[in-house]
Amino acid sequence: MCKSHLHPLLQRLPKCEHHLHLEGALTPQVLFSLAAKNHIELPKDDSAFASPESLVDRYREFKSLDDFLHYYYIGMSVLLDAGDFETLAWDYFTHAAADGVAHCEVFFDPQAHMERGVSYDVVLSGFQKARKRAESELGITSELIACFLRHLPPAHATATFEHEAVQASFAAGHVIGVGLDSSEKPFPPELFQDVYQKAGALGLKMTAHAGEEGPAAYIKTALDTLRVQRIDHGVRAIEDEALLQRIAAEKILLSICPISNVFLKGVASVADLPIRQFLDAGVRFSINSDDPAYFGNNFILANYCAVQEAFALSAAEWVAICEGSIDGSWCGQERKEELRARLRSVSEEWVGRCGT
Ligand SMILES: Nc1ncnc2[nH]cnc12
Ligand SMILES: [Zn+2]
Repeated sequence: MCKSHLHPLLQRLPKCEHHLHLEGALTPQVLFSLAAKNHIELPKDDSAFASPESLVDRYREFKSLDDFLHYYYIGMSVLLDAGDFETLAWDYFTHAAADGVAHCEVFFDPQAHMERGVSYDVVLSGFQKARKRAESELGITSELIACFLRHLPPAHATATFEHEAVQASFAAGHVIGVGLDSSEKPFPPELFQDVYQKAGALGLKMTAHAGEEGPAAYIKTALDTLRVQRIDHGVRAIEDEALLQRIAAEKILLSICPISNVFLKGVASVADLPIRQFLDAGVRFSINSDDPAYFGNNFILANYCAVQEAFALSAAEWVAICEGSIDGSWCGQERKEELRARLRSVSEEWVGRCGT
């Protein structure tokens, strides 16, 4: 909870979350309980794995994206059966509901599971159960985006994309798009041109992490070479004025993750993010939690609050941010209209009560 007088408004805004890795919602508590259930031995040579509490402490000291990813991939090794994936996703959805998420488009990493012998259908069936339950019990609509791991060879991404079960999930509309994540710096987006060209031909939605640790040039090549419609993070667009103008003009949504950027040492504090410059330049962005279980259990509302503490935005600016995140969502027009109506009603009630 933030100290701002806008906190009740931030809580009530109908939020769209566009940057959330389901595997990043695995809390140390759930990690340890699934490890015990599935008889998975956690690393003995790292004292961080002594207890959930020591793991929480270690997560507070990430030095970089790669340092975090080391723990992220060990963490997901405890996920084995469909029930595990359902538990994980349901845990996220309940936090999201408490924070006022109305619609989310969430990532998962098929290669990281298939590589260790967990079938794509097992992963998907768990997530699908949780998504259906989230819609009926919590009123949260959601979409799935399958990410490719950029630290693995591009041909591996293409082979995964062409896997029968993966293709079937696209055809059925169970997975609506593709993304690109994992270690950024030595792996520029253009390495993955082949798989993105195939995804584009199928009419899938396309996004990619770019400009998190990597340079602004990666954002440009993600747009030009991969032809993505959205950029995940993208905060380093601030280093290239022409690119910033283009992102604004083409209404490219940046899915920014303020607390993640601080935990992974992209910036020293949220106040160092270019939020004010993005607003002034008319850049469309949404505010997201990325891997909340690894970043202090800070879900989306904590990210909204952190931005408010750092930038003291006005109520009108928050409504505009939420409008932009609805417009940049990949749900149908009907759902967008519902979300816009909810936003109007929250905003009118706020203005009626508080004046600004
Ligand atoms: N913030 C992040 N950047 C790149 N890959 C990720 N995988 C999970 N979280 C990620
Ligand atoms: Zn991410």
